[in-house]
Amino acid sequence: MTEDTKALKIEAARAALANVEPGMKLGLGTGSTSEEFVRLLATRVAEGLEIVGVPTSIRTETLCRELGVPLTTLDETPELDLTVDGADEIGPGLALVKGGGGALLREKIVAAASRRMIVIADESKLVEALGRFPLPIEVNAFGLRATMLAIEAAGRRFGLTGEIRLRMADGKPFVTDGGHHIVDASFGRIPATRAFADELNAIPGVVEHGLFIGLASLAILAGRDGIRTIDAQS
Ligand SMILES: O=C(CO)[C@H](O)[C@H](O)COP(=O)(O)O
Repeated sequence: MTEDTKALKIEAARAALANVEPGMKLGLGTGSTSEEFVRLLATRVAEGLEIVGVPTSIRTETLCRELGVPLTTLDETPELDLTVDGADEIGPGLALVKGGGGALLREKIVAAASRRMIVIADESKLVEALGRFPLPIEVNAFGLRATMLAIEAAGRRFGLTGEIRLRMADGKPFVTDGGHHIVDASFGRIPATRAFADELNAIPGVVEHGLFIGLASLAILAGRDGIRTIDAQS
């Protein structure tokens, strides 16, 4: 990541912080942009802001603990005011691709439990159609090959082809916080996003996928010309 991109992520995170009010219950995303948000939030907490956060990954939880951000769990606090999270792609209607950082399952559960989700990113994440970024799909380890074939067949029914690859880390299949694996599907442009999301959900070995539809209410994008916001309703 260049210094410029990092600076843009910090600007987007700073703009999102303006939406945080005292007493809020927050969902805290995962990834480098979310990390900047957590760092800025921690500074406000140190100054006396009272909030409580639900982290979407062990990585975010660890950072929050290091920085003194008060945490709760979704079991203790099942309804959240606001989730702030990054994305790999932001498409029309604020449909997102997420999961590049491997936290998509918890991210989706937390976003769905929140009244609002603000997605923060540098402007390079904005796309005309989702699919340039390989779609992360979280799968159960049991029957992995069969699930991969079923994903491939689902893609074909939608005219989507391309490599479907098991994500690796240190020479071994990547394991999510939930103990599953991730398959990255390089389908390219995904036109019927909602219908394809439903198709993936119907595959038994698919735990969750990285298409986030109807969850984000606002995008805060930082670019060279400043901050741009996109409302899901617009
Ligand atoms: O979905 C995610 C993690 O599962 C991240 O939000 C996404 O990968 C964006 O990350 P970054 O802010 O580092 O670009």
